[in-house]
Amino acid sequence: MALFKDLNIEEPILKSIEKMGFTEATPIQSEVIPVAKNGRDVIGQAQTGTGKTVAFGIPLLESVMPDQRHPQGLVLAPTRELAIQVSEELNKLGQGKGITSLAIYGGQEISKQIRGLKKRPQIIVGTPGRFMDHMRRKTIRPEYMNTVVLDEADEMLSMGFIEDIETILKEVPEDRRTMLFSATMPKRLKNVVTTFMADPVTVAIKSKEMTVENIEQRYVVVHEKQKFDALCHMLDIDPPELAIVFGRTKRRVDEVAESLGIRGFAAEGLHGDMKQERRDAVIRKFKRGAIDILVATDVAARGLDVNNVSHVFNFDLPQDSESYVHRIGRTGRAGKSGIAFSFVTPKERDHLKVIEKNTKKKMKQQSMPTYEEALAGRQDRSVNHLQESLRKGDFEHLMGAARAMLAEHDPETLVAAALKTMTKEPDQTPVSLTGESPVRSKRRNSGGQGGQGGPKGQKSYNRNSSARKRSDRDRRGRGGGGGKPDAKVKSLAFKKKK
Ligand SMILES: Nc1ncnc2c1ncn2[C@@H]1O[C@H](COP(=O)(O)OP(=O)(O)OP(=O)(O)O)[C@@H](O)[C@H]1O
Ligand SMILES: [Mg+2]
Repeated sequence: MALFKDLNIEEPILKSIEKMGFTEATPIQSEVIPVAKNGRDVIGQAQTGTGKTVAFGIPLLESVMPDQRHPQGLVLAPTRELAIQVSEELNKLGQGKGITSLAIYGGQEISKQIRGLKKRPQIIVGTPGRFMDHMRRKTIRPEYMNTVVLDEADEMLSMGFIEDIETILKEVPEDRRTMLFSATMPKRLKNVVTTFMADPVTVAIKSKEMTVENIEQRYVVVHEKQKFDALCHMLDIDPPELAIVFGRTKRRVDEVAESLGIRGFAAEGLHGDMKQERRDAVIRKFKRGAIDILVATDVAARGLDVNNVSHVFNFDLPQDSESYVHRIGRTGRAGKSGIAFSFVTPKERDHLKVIEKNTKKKMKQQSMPTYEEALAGRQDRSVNHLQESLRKGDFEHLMGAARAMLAEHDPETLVAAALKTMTKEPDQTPVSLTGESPVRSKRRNSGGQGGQGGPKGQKSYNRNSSARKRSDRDRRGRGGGGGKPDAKVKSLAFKKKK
């Protein structure tokens, strides 16, 4: 267990780390930081929630000269929310050294970003589409950038982003340092990676399973039409502190969020068709606990770090195993524990097996929750509320009424009646959700870490991930693009350093 103070980190950065309340480095941090000292390219892989942001953030900040007020470092991230979050974390880390970072992402007024750039941040964290926009307008000049980080690297190198990444990297000086980080790094991407990194060092924190140990993983076999009632019952039986419910499509997310609202849960949706201001507002509300359920597409699957997410629900199973790993990784972060439930329709059992095989982790089956269990869950909460009220006191003004009631009824009956009054029965208001068709495994080995590396694997990987995600990305409506996915991967023309 390494302490940050023993890792030979520049003093001002160390001060910021202490201010953030960190003393011990996580394994990926204690391994990457010394390796990165010599300026080599790095591929960093470690499970979700284990501090990869700080692991690349420290070397990145060490390579920035605070008195030179042009952008020297670039972090690219797949979603707007993640760009904002990473930029915030880098601002905290860089405070002691006088380094600022700016998030640049689609959906926010470009004039606002130009104003931000006038303050001369040394680090830019961006989504690829908007970053390219700024490059074209020459509002960001990449010529002094010495470090580029691809956060969620495997996602960034997949079909939806690869062309943009290629375009951006061509503009950044060749003698830059490139760092790639993700919790998943499918072997089949290794070929792609080596085309634009120079002799990278791989730091992979070994673990038996792809998923984090302190996330309990369960699945429930349900028919499509039972999913929503199952979800509501589960929320009653074991109320989450904060929960994320993943749905497959934007329509699905809208419908589930709205239906949860109808049943009295504080839920809101998040997906790529929403206006950016709305997306920002929903995330802010979720982070401060004003809503306790976030219903989202895979736009929230990667990188998002929200404290106290105790439950993740896969309302619809994800298409690939990587997505599963990242989705459930929104809980169980920084050593905390969490629980992930996946809904599996009878036709999807095989797909579940593929996910289990790739993640090397068996999920525990749980029976379909019932109305009675949900009611019992609500009653339990009433008991807790009553006990809480007893602890708090301050009910002297009610003692007279209590005595009068006790004179007429026995205490047991009275408490039971009070609990009944306090317990709202599970809401059964009918809601209507459009059915989703079952997910099927399209490829033979749906992409485990040790998956097949050959061209076939690559081809199918790209096809699947692009079809699923393209619509939810920070892309600027460049239409289908045409061309076969594998052809695109092969046509990469990244320049190798040396
Ligand atoms: N050394 C540390 N000690 C305690 N907490 C830490 C430390 N480093 C990072 N954290 C906290 O752990 C949480 C997870 O970190 P981070 O978001 O960087 O994880 P990650 O590895 O990037 O996960 P993901 O794969 O989901 O993106 C954050 O809240 C972060 O502030
Ligand atoms: Mg991360």
